[in-house]
Amino acid sequence: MIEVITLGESMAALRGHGPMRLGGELSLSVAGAESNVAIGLSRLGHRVSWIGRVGADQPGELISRTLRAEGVDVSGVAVDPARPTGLILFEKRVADLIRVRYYRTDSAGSRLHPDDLAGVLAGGARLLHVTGITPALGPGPRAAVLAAVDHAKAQGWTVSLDVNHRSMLWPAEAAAEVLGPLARRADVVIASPEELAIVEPEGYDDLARADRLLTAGVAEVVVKLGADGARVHHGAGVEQVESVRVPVLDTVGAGDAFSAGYLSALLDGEPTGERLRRGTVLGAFAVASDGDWEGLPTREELPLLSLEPGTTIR
Ligand SMILES: Nc1ncnc2c1ncn2[C@@H]1O[C@H](COP(=O)(O)OP(=O)(O)O)[C@@H](O)[C@H]1O
Ligand SMILES: O=C(O)C(=O)C[C@H](O)[C@H](O)COP(=O)(O)O
Repeated sequence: MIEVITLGESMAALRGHGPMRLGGELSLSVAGAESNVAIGLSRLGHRVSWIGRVGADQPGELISRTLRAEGVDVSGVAVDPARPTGLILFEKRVADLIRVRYYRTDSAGSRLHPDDLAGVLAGGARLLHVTGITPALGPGPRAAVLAAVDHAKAQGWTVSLDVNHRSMLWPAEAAAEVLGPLARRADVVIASPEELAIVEPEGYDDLARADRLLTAGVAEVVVKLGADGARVHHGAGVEQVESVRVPVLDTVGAGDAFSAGYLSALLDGEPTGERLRRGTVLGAFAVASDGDWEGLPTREELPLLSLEPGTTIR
């Protein structure tokens, strides 16, 4: 039985090293916030379904094949013959500074429609995970997210929202109008401090903003703090954990990895402190390896980062 349903757009991902205008080699993979989370959860043994549209092209095949290979249910993936699969370029300008460009306007993924959800939603789940990227893609994806949340709430599933504001897709004011009300319907809201101010502009600091969301009915407000770790605000107070010290190779994907770790521990019935810890462990795996999701751990690999740096296992 599926535990987690998520929906969004995944793209063919091209990664280069150094300034892209100089040419050189690119590596081809897959990226998309929700499919990154789906892969992270699947590697930890959870049954996850990803819903989205891909084009009738080789990048679309790559997305379906990659997710299937990672054990993610793709029965809700639709092939749209009229539109291409979107593309994302990652330019590693210097070691820890990455520039992202999207080529996703009018892509197949941006044509997601509420009707695409019916089959997978009917199968049931425990948790629906959505992000603030999908509503920015167009009216169809926005309606799909709202319909999925309506369904999840009616069924009593847990709803998590990663605010994931992408300023290249929409300005903060436009995002706030849609994501503010959406956040108030979620059980778990995951955000950076800047994103928290988008969904709750009224408070004067993180604590005040989180309190307003808790009063509105959110159970857990999780604030990601990059290399400083993460914090959760809930009815019983505030907890914070440090990040796991690792050499930084590629910071993109840390937030999605964190979400996967946090939600995995939530699904396991672990308390909030352990949810934070598993989130930071996955975030550390993500920053210490190339790619959005390639370096994420299996459940057996979770303790690996507590070994001495430089350890060889033989
Ligand atoms: N340099 C780092 N070293 C170790 N862990 C990190 C580092 N950067 C991020 N993380 C982990 O990943 C989590 C998410 O990263 P963050 O940068 O806050 O999210 P986002 O990628 O969405 O901006 C952090 O809470 C932290 O646990
Ligand atoms: O789908 C999009 O629009 C994306 O931007 C895909 C990104 O590669 C991931 O969402 C990584 O994001 P972080 O985990 O916050 O670093």
